[in-house]
Amino acid sequence: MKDPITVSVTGAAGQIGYSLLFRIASGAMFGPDQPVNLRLIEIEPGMKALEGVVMELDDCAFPTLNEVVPTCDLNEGFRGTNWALLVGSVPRKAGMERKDLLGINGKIFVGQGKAIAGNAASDVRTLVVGNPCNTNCLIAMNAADGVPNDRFFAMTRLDENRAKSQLAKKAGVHQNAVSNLCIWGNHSATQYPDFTNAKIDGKAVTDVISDRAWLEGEFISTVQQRGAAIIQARGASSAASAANGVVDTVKSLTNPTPAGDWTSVAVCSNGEFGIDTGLIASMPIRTSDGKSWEVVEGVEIDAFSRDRIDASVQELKEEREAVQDLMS
Ligand SMILES: NC(=O)c1ccc[n+]([C@@H]2O[C@H](COP(=O)([O-])OP(=O)(O)OC[C@H]3O[C@@H](n4cnc5c(N)ncnc54)[C@H](O)[C@@H]3O)[C@@H](O)[C@H]2O)c1
Repeated sequence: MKDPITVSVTGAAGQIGYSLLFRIASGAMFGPDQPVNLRLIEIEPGMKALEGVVMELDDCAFPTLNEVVPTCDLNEGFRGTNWALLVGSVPRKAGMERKDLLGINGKIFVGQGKAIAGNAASDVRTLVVGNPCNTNCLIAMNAADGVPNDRFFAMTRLDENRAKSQLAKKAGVHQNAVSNLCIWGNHSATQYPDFTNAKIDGKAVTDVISDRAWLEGEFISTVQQRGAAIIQARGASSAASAANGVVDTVKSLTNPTPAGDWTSVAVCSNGEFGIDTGLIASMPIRTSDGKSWEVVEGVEIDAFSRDRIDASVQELKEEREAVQDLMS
């Protein structure tokens, strides 16, 4: 067994937390030889439910679970953390404007960014899941003085997995056959699942799926609207698949990317692909050592893709504008 690493999870008593914690604790995220300390962060009203979740973690007797600390104190919650998984956020309620939601959640992420900067391990990496995740990530990054921007990520992996699964179904192949699927932009209904660069068994998707109208229409809208479709069917938002997206994102950032492939995650733009510097936008990413990462160069963007990427980036710019007062 290696030395334990510390993972902090906010919103730990929520739906995603209920699926995610057991996968982290069981070794699914960091491997069977990597013990983990869990620091579980909730707001006061969530602490009783969290107590029950901690009991269940105890009752699993996981070989890779070293220690569990439930808390509503941010400094305690992020102490020594190597991975901060920011899942908790306030859901949009009836009558609430997007701008109100951005403001309410933004304040939460200022506090969490500061607490990460003040308490986390020097190698901390932060993945924001709580929505609106790109802009929440932007706010946390800005508040986390001294933590490099390249340690902040927002999750679009669930969208990538959804897109791969749709393409595989249409082509009649297993989802393992689909690679090079990039989600561009915002984790919202403007996101662009890029079929123009994706491959099936190493061949261009557009060579395998000849139904261009489906690719440009139903495919994109199904991926963009999948979250809403799940809420309608299940009466609750996607949770197990979102937790799986978190596991996949962290695994992809901590293990070398397979040759020729990439993964989707929203990162701080340095102006790549004409995306405004400083925005947290989803792009194709690779890592060769599971620590540092780079944006994949030379991915071709045709006119169809350009329009869609620009529309999603425009939304990110508007979100940034709406939270300007929260950024130092
Ligand atoms: N990026 C993605 O792909 C993706 C996918 C699915 C869901 N989400 C988002 O993930 C978030 C969590 O979803 P869920 O279904 O688990 O929601 P949930 O409402 O079941 O749980 C959220 C939990 O967060 C807690 N919380 C609220 N504010 C907090 C704070 N300041 N500090 C710590 N904890 C806090 C709540 O008490 C609650 O237990 C939502 O914002 C949802 O929209 C993102």
